[in-house]
Amino acid sequence: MNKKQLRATYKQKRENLSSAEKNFLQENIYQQIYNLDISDVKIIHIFLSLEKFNEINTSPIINYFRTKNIKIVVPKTNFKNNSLTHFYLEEDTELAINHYGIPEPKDAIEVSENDIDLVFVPLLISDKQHHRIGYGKGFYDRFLSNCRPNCKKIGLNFFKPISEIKDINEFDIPLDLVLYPK
Ligand SMILES: Nc1nc2c(c(=O)[nH]1)N(C=O)[C@@H](CNc1ccc(C(=O)N[C@@H](CCC(=O)O)C(=O)O)cc1)CN2
Ligand SMILES: Nc1ncnc2c1ncn2[C@@H]1O[C@H](COP(=O)(O)OP(=O)(O)OP(=O)(O)O)[C@@H](O)[C@H]1O
Repeated sequence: MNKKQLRATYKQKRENLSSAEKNFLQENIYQQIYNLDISDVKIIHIFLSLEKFNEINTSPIINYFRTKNIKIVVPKTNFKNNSLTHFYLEEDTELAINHYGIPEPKDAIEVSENDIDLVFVPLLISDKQHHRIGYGKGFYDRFLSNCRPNCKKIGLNFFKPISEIKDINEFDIPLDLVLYPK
């Protein structure tokens, strides 16, 4: 299958998960996150879940990093040029759901990509070389290309990586690690 077919297949597979299945799978992923070595991590970047696409609920992950006194950064989308800007998410930061259904911070302090130590990356499917397929607008390919080389990029997915995504392009940045239920 090419990227487009894989994207459609795994988008559907995810939407078909029951809430019981999803809870079971995401709990396993949370446990793996709680076991990560985060000794060098001061600032993490994470997405706020898009409910209509049945994404993993990232709230428990955010709460976990808060208990570790690690700062949380979340993206804001610009669909005109498919780019992201990044903002601190404090406990009292107000959120607004944008046109695409993504919660975004309203008034918050902007953060440079350079300051981020670890990025949790949303994806639909990855391969064994840690290439990923997202919704197909290149938001994360652009963003990750601006992060520091030593910034850790960790994908989160409900499904096991496939052997190879054949039609990767020059912009696809491989992740350091992909967490999926084991
Ligand atoms: N929670 C979360 N936030 C994220 C991402 C993500 O994957 N998950 N993104 C990761 O990149 C970016 C947003 N990417 C998105 C891309 C497409 C659509 C969307 O609604 N697509 C419609 C078609 C829209 C159109 O083309 O007009 C669809 O697929 O039905 C939503 C978000 C940034 N923020
Ligand atoms: N750094 C970049 N500069 C310019 N164009 C880019 C860049 N990264 C990706 N693109 C373009 O964005 C489009 C989407 O890329 P791709 O098919 O890899 O999406 P994806 O990884 O599934 O999406 P996403 O990152 O939004 O989850 C492609 O047309 C690609 O050429």
